[in-house]
Amino acid sequence: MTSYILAIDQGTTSSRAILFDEQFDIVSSSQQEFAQHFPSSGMVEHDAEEIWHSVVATCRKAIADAGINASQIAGIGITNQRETTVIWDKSTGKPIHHAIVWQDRRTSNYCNELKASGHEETVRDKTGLLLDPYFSATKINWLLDHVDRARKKAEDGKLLFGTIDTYLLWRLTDGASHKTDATNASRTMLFNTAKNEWDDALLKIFNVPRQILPAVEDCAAEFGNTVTDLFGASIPVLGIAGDQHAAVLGQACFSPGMIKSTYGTGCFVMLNTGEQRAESKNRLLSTIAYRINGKTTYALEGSIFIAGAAVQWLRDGLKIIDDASQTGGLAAEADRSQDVIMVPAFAGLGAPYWEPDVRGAIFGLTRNTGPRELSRAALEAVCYQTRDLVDAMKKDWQGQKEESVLRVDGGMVASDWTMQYLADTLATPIDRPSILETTALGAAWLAGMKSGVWPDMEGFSKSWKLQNRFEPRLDEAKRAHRYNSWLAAVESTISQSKASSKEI
Ligand SMILES: Nc1ncnc2c1ncn2[C@@H]1O[C@H](COP(=O)(O)OP(=O)(O)O)[C@@H](O)[C@H]1O
Ligand SMILES: O=P(O)(O)OC[C@H](O)CO
Repeated sequence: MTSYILAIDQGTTSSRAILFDEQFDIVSSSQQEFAQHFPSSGMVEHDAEEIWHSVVATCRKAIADAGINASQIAGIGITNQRETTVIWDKSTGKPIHHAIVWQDRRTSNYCNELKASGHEETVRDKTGLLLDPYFSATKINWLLDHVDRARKKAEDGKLLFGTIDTYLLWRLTDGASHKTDATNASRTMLFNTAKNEWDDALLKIFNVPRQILPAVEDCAAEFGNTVTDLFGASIPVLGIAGDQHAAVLGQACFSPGMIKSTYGTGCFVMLNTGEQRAESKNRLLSTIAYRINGKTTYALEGSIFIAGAAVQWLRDGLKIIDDASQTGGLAAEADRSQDVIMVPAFAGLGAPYWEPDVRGAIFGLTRNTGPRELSRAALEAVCYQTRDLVDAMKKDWQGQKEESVLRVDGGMVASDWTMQYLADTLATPIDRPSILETTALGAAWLAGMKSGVWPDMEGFSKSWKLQNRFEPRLDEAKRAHRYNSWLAAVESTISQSKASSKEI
C-alpha cells in the first residue's frame, strides 16, 4: 500500500497542508488565510488559536480530498514562519496574548537599550544574529512584562514558550510534547548555535526563565504522535524546520556555496556554508541551516522584510490591482523614462541595513505615474534588495567555492517579469524548479526520510528538477545605473526617517 507524507506549512499569511506520495508528487493540498492584527504602527500580531484551527482544517481537508485514511500517512513534517512568539498556559493550552509576529517592531527601544548596555557583541558571538526586534527573545521579554502576572506564572512553571512549530506540536500531541528543532531554536536569540544549546548568559540578558523553553531536537526526529481523534489515526511528527531552512532542504542546497532565495511575504536568501559557522562582516546573519543525524550545517542568511507584501499593498492598500499576478504585465508596460523607485521599508529595513525604525518611500513621482510604474517599482525593489544581500554574501564568502546560480522559490517567483529582472540585476542565472512548494517539500523530506519512505540526501538531491532558467541580458551600464539609483534612494529614505523622528 502507498505511504504518504503530510507537510504542514504554517506561513505568515496562510496555513497550508500538502500531501505527498512516495514519488514526491503532490496528491492534494489545502490552504487557509487567517487574520493579521495591526494594533498600532509597527505592531503585527496573530491569534495562535486561529492558526491552530486553520492547520487542523487544512490537514483534514487535504486528507479527505486525497481519499486516503490517516493511517496511510507515514509521518508529518512541520515548517513554519519563524521567530513569531507564542506563550501559553500549560494547563489549558490557551495563549496568554496574541502571538507577536516576526515583523513586529515594538521592542525596538528595548533593543537599543541592550545595545547601549554593550550586549550586542555577546549576542552576535553566541547566536550569529544582530540585536533586532525581529527575533523572539525581546518579544518573550515583552510578553512576560506586559501580560498580567505572566512573569510570576512563567517562573512558577505554569507557562510555556514556543515558536509556531512548537505550539502546533504541543496541540497536535495534546500537550505531550514540548519540543522544537535546532533551526527554529537558532532564531530565538537565546540559542548558542556553536554549542547547540540554550545559553544561560543570553537567558539572563533577556530575562527569560529557562523552564518555559522547549527541548531542542534535530530537524528529523521523533517529535511525538498526534492524538487519534484529530485525524482518525495517530500520526508521528518526524520533521520540523523553520520555513527558510526547509526551503534550503527542498531546493537540495546541500553543498557549501549553494544559494536559495525564497520570495513570499518577505524574501530570505540563504547560502550553505557547511559545517563551519561563518561569521559575517557585512551585517548578514549566521544561522543553522539544518541539523541532521546530530551534524549541524550552517548558513549565511539575508532577510528582507517586505517582498510580496509590497505587491499585497498595491492590491489591498492602494487597490490599484485586483490580483498579485497582474503586476508583471503592468511592469512590462511601464514608462521606462520615469525612474520611479520604491523603498518598501513598511516594517523597517532588514539585512544588510538593520534599520527597524525607517519607513518606506517612493521617489520620482510625476503626474504620469500610475499602476504600471508603481507595479514595476514594487517588483524591482525586491530584485535590488536581493542584490544588496547577494553582494554582501559574496564579500563574506570571498575565495570559497560558490555556485554562480540562484535557486528561487515562493509565491512571487511565478512572475516571469520579476525573475528576468532579478537575473538582470544580479547578472546571475536564476533557476526556477518544477516544484514551487519547496518549503513544504523540505519539511516532507525530513519526515519522509526519517520514516524510511523517502531517500536520503543524495537520493533526494537527484530528484530536483529545473522548470526554467532566466539568463541575465541587461547591459552592464544600465545595470550599474539602476542599482546606484536604488542605493541613493535607500540612503535618502534612511536620512529622511531619522530627521522626521527627531520632530516634536
Ligand atoms: N504572480 C505574482 N507576481 C507578483 N507577486 C506575487 C505573484 N503571486 C504571488 N505573489 C506574492 O507572493 C506572496 C505569496 O507568496 P507565499 O509564498 O504564498 O507567501 P507566504 O508564505 O509568506 O504567505 C504574496 O505576497 C503575493 O503578493
Ligand atoms: O511566512 P514567510 O514565508 O513570509 O516566512 C517568514 C519567515 O520565516 C520569517 O523569518
